[in-house]
Amino acid sequence: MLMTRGAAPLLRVESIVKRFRQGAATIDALQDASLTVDEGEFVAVMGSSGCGKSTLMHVIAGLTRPDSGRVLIGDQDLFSLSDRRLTKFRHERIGLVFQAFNLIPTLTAEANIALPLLAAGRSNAMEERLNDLIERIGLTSRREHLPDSLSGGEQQRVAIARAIVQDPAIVLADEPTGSLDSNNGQAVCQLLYELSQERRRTIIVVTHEPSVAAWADRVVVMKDGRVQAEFDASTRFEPQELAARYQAALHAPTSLPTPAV
Ligand SMILES: Nc1ncnc2c1ncn2[C@@H]1O[C@H](COP(=O)(O)OP(=O)(O)OP(=O)(O)O)[C@@H](O)[C@H]1O
Repeated sequence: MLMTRGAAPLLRVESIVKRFRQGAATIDALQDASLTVDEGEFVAVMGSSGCGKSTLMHVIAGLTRPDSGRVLIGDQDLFSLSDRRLTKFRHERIGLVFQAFNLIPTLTAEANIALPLLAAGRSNAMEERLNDLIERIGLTSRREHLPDSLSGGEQQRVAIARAIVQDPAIVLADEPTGSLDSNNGQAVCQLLYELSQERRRTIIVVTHEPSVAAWADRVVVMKDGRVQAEFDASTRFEPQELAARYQAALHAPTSLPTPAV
């Protein structure tokens, strides 16, 4: 059952279909996937391997064009934009964080974070924001270090800071804690959580880990390329309780319509 919430939706994913061709075979990665996320909401997307979570994130980010369906961020229909305008929109409004930190090895932590600001020019306000961010992620004493000399957790915090330095409306994080130990993973979750709480940014995190999903307001469960179920998690479940609810949602019969073949 899809939930309706009070706040205005920031993101609307409407009936997305995405097929990939592999030789003679066709893979239905997304089959009528729909999702609505409010401004300031923190959503965790869970589901078995291959159910379409990453493909959905790529579509929401405007990196993969769907075969059909729409993605609206605010009033903007992403795929009605030309490639050039879509890239510009993504840079301005969407922050992306992946499991691989994708930092530039020859640039310091600070320079990596500041990269998205280069196109816009580094104004005084931006300098201030940069300093504030570096302090918030606890890397003030490490700002001049190259990525190689930072721990995995520190590198991921740099990657998150880079994703949010332009203050995007929505942050998409695909397994952001996948390569981190649990302390560093929890620190990354805390950072994303504060962003949703204090700055009303919309956060969508793909994760297999109940201890990560436990930070979310709502858990969305995907199966076979669709949103199978979702449940409210704003009461802050313990990871074990969340895992049990996830399993129950995954195996419950879906109330969503079967897509046309
Ligand atoms: N570029 C591609 N070309 C062909 N098939 C693809 C491509 N990208 C994804 N797929 C297939 O689409 C399906 C969904 O993949 P996706 O990566 O979205 O799943 P996932 O839920 O993120 O999986 P995991 O949890 O293992 O990362 C899978 O069967 C995958 O093999």
